[in-house]
Amino acid sequence: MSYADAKQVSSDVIPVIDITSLRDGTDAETVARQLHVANTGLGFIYIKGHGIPNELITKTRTAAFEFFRASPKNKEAVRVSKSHRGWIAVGGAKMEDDAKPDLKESFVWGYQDKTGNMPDDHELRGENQWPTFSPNMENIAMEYFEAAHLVAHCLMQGFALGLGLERDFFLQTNDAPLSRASMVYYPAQPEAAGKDQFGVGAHTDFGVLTVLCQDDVGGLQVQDINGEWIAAPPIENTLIINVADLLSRWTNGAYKSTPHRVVNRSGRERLSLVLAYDPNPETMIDARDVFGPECAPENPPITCGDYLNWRFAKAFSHKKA
Ligand SMILES: O=C(O)CCC(=O)C(=O)O
Ligand SMILES: [Fe+2]
Repeated sequence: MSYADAKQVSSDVIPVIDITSLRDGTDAETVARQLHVANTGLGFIYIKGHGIPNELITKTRTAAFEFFRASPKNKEAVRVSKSHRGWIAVGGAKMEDDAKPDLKESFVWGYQDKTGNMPDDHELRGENQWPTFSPNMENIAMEYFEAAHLVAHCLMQGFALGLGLERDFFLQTNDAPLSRASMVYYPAQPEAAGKDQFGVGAHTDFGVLTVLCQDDVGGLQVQDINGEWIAAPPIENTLIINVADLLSRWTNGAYKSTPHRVVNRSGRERLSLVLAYDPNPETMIDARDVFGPECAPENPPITCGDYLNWRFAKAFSHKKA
C-alpha cells in the first residue's frame, strides 16, 4: 500500500447503528448498548435513522457551495474572527506544528439565540459572520445546526444509558452550547500536491462529539488500534459520528477518540457538514462524575471552555495572532 492509502475493510469494523428506537424511545437500551460497545472500540460509528431530513442536508450543501464559489473578496468580508466564526481560507488550519497546512477551506458558525444574539461568556463565542451576498445562509445554517444538535443530544443520551447513568447526565449544562458547526470544502487534491498533503491531516477532534455528514465522494480514513488506516467510505443516508477528546477524558479513556484524516484523491471536490458538539463552557469534565468518587481520573477536572481554549490556541493560526 502506498503512502496515505487506506485499507478497504468490511463494514463491521466501523459499525452501522440505527438509532431510530433510541430517538423514539421504543428500545433505547438496545441502541445504548450498541453505542457503548462501539465507543469503547474504534469510537467511529455510521448512524442510520438520524432524523435530519434529506432536504435540509441538500439545501445546506447548496448554501455551502454558493459560499465557497463566491469571490475571495466576498469571502474576505467574513474572514474568521478571533472567536472562530466565519471563513477560514486554505492554509488557516494545520493539525501538527510542522505539517503542511490542510488543503481545505471552511465556514464556521455557532450557537445564537432566536433573536440572533449570543452569550458573551467565552473566547470562542462571538457574532456569527453571515455573508451578505448569501441572504439565506443564516436561516439554513441555523436550521442545520439545530437538527444536528438533536442528533448529538440523542446520542449523548444513549451514551449516558450505555454507561449506566441518568439519561440526561451529559446534557445538564447544555442550553447555550459551545459547539461549532462547519461547512468544509476540499478541492480535488492534485497529484502534484505531494504525498504529505492532506485535506485534513491526521488528528483527533477536540471536543465531546463530532457529527459528520459526508458526501458520496469519499476520502475519510480512520486509524485502527494497530495503527493501520482504514477507509470510511460514504454509506447512503448515514451520518458518521465519532467520540472526540473531551468525551474520552470525561469517560477516563473508556471511550476512544480515534485519529482520522481526509485524502481527497477522487478528482472531485468534496464537501462535509461537521458539527463539533460541545455543551456549555462552564460544564465540568470530571471522570468521577461518570464513574463515582472512587475513580482515579487520568486527567484533572477541567471545564469544557478552558479545555477548548487550550486546544484551539495550538491548532489555528488566527488564534495565535
Ligand atoms: O470531512 C470529513 O470527512 C472529516 C472532517 C474532520 O475530520 C473534522 O472536521 O474534524
Ligand atoms: Fe475530525
